[in-house]
Amino acid sequence: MPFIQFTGLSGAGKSTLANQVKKALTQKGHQVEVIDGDVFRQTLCKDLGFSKEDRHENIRRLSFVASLLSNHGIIVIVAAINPYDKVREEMREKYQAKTVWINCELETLQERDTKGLYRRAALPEGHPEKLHNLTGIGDTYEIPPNPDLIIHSHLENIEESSQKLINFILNL
Ligand SMILES: Nc1ncnc2c1ncn2[C@@H]1O[C@H](COP(=O)(O)OS(=O)(=O)O)[C@@H](OP(=O)(O)O)[C@H]1O
Ligand SMILES: Nc1ncnc2c1ncn2[C@@H]1O[C@H](COP(=O)(O)OP(=O)(O)O)[C@@H](O)[C@H]1O
Repeated sequence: MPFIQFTGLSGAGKSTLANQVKKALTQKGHQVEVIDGDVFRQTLCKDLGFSKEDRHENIRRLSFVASLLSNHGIIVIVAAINPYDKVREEMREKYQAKTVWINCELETLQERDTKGLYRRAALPEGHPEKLHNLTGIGDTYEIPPNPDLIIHSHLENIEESSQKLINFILNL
């Protein structure tokens, strides 16, 4: 069954779209599981931070779980930032994961700022709430050079983006 790895910055729409797709495909009789980076960081990956090594380890763990589910007939979406191309490629080779880039321009992300992370990243040096290593601002995000699908969430509404994803998944 398909194993889809999303990649994209915080606020790009990974969780929203993964859950929308899950809802729609479940209604059509498919079994779907969403493995959300933000959620797993509170449980299985609680010990991990945001260094390059920890982000790598995070994706390895999420993908291992995803591969088990996928082998048992479940469509799996790993919805994490997944910022490094080498790691995404590793998952493609190991588990045949398809890569979907949830792209969103930075200006829109800063306007959405649903979790307040972009505001915190923009605070002056020395501020106690300053976030230094936010992906795409103070930390690396490697644009996927050859994704299997690109969603431009700043140009589409949720319905349009979800429909593209559903068509993509059902044609895999
Ligand atoms: N420094 C920094 N950089 C990026 N993200 C941060 C950071 N600190 C906390 N958060 C929150 O952690 C969520 C990202 O976790 P992921 O597991 O998806 O990240 S990664 O794939 O291991 O890079 C991310 O969730 P999403 O907003 O859903 O992407 C953030 O809420
Ligand atoms: N086309 C779109 N696809 C996904 N989310 C969108 C889209 N347009 C606007 N949004 C909004 O962007 C935000 C994305 O947040 P979220 O799904 O939590 O992102 P992420 O999981 O990537 O951090 C939501 O508030 C959602 O309503």
